Amino acid sequence: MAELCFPCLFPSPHNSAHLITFKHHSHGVQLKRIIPRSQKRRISSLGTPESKLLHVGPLESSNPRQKNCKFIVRSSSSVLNLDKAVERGGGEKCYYDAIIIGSGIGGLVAATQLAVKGAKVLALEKYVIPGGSSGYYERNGYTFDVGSSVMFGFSDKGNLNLITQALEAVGCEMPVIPDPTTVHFNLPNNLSVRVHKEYSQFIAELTSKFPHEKEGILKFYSECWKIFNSLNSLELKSLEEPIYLFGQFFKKPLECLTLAYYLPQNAGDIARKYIKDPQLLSFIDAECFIVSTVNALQTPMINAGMVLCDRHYGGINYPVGGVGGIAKSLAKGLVEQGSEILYKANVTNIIIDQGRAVGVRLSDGREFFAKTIISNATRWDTFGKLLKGNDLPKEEENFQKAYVKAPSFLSIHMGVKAEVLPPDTDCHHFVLESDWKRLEEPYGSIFLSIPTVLDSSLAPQGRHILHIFTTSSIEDWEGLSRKEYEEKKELVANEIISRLEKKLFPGLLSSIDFKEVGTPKTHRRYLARDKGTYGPMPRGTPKGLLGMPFNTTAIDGLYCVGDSCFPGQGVIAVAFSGVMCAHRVAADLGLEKKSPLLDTVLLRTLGWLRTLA
Ligand SMILES: NC(=O)c1ccc[n+]([C@@H]2O[C@H](COP(=O)([O-])OP(=O)(O)OC[C@H]3O[C@@H](n4cnc5c(N)ncnc54)[C@H](O)[C@@H]3O)[C@@H](O)[C@H]2O)c1
Ligand SMILES: CC(C)=CCC/C(C)=C/C=C/C(C)=C/C=C/C(C)=C/C=C/C=C(C)/C=C/C=C(C)/C=C/C=C(\C)CCC=C(C)C
Repeated sequence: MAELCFPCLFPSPHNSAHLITFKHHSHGVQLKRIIPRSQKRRISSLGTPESKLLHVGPLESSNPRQKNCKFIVRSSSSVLNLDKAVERGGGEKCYYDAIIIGSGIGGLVAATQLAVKGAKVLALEKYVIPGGSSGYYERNGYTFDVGSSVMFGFSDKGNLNLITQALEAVGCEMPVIPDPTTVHFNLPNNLSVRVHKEYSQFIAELTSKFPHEKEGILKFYSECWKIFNSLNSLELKSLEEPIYLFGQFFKKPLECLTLAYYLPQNAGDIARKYIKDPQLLSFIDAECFIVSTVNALQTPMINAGMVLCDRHYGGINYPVGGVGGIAKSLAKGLVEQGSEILYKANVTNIIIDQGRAVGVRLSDGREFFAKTIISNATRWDTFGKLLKGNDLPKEEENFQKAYVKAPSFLSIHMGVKAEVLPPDTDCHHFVLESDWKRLEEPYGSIFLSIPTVLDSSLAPQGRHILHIFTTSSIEDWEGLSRKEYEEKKELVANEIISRLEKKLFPGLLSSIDFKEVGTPKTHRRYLARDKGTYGPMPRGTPKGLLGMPFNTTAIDGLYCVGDSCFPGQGVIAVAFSGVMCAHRVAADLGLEKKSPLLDTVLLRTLGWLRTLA
């Protein structure tokens, strides 16, 4: 038996619509109540099936902790696990330790990490399934990954396998299929480079294309390894929590100093120290572009070090059944830890009381309260939409000066006849046909994922999935009539597919069995990301990662998580942001050690460092 008190969630019904039977909590008798249709929706969308509700009605209690509550819901369901809420609730408007807005990987990792530390968490997701850009959808027997299928941090070794660790924390383990080639680059001047999992094989292939730069290649990638090895030796937690940070400096001084040294640097500058060949430098740009949507001169060296080595250390591993399984497992794990996740829960406002974030309001009017609020919406959406009407804090103004929204993507999800792919086709390809200058231009380069090369269960027999995507801005898709929009989608998609047909797979156009095209508007609609942005990118040349904000915000009780937080775009990156956020929030909730004095000193120092970026 569980129960939950609400200050005024269920006011007395005025207009009848539904007859629902509840069991009266004090008399133990069946009670028939007529409640409006809208309230019925509220009750069922709380996550408790109607049949399991035992009572909804006025509270008749002499318990002083419940004196401000007007209504009570009792449920035999364990899904909501409400007992704790009563204990903490009772009119104090504080039912949860943390509310997470959004269930992308960033939000889910923060939620699950907090739940295992003993916090009572409520995750609110606008869409019908968890995962955001790491979600999935099914059509005609195909299971499509919404976004990327290149999974870093998903191996069984080291400290940087944050996806594996996040799943393990809630008792989940997913079988994976190792990808022998992270990506096959098809570049101008017929430069073809396969990034083999085996580091020596990759270096041999790259040096065979640039024999005169062998030394430069080795030196550049060795610097990447220095960073990776330092990162991999640390226990990863919040860099905004001084007891942990100083502890790491004490335990691993060399590694921490190495990271501090590289923190304000970019990959392109380091590459130029060793490499002179312009084509090889463009190759390094392409290496960086696929993980940062900008060239090497704008890509933080720490991020480059992380991804350019993890692919060889732990390797890229694809989850059996598709990427969507990761979010599903985390959401399941969250509930099993006694926390909750609600879908179709569109947060429209963060409620501020005396300068502190205390709750959220949904588009259907429901309100939820917690000691801390964590937003997995982008910083632009959090401060521009969920906090509209409030002044933009100086820190956010600085962030918006230093970072702009990266463009979105045009995505083509296709099912094709298997024969069209030559034997031994790689799973991931990056295509830029003739002109290096087009690397960062909209529709300039093409990303291609064929996850069925690794997991054939994702498509009907005799078929492959092709997920093709290319950068595109929302401005290109606005102001069109429905018909014009559909025609443009068809036209642009066919041009991209024809380019792939010419470069990689003759006969591709005529082998299509299923095709669906998403534009930046689709990304905006389904991922609730302003302009459908892929994430933040630096406005100019950044000082490495120095300017990237962590998880705390200028508003007390409000934290951000996801790709507009340190260290930026990428599933593994947002997973790290989730780990950091959960640690900082747990310290503020009293679930982890904290020192208020050191907190003030460190947070001020970090704020000051950001202004130098
Ligand atoms: N587009 C791609 O190709 C792709 C694919 C996979 C992963 N990624 C990576 O994932 C990163 C993003 O991960 P993330 O965790 O930061 O975010 P995300 O965008 O994946 O997830 C955010 C979630 O929050 C929900 N949400 C947003 N506003 C909401 C609101 N007001 N109320 C309720 N729910 C709301 C969205 O519906 C979404 O599910 C990107 O940087 C990218 O690198 C991208
Ligand atoms: C605090 C201070 C000031 C100082 C101190 C010092 C220290 C200690 C420091 C430390 C640091 C740290 C720990 C850091 C960390 C970092 C990290 C973890 C990072 C990470 C990163 C990652 C990333 C960036 C990733 C990314 C990825 C991506 C984006 C991906 C993508 C993919 C795709 C798109 C796909 C492609 C496809 C095809 C080709 C098809």
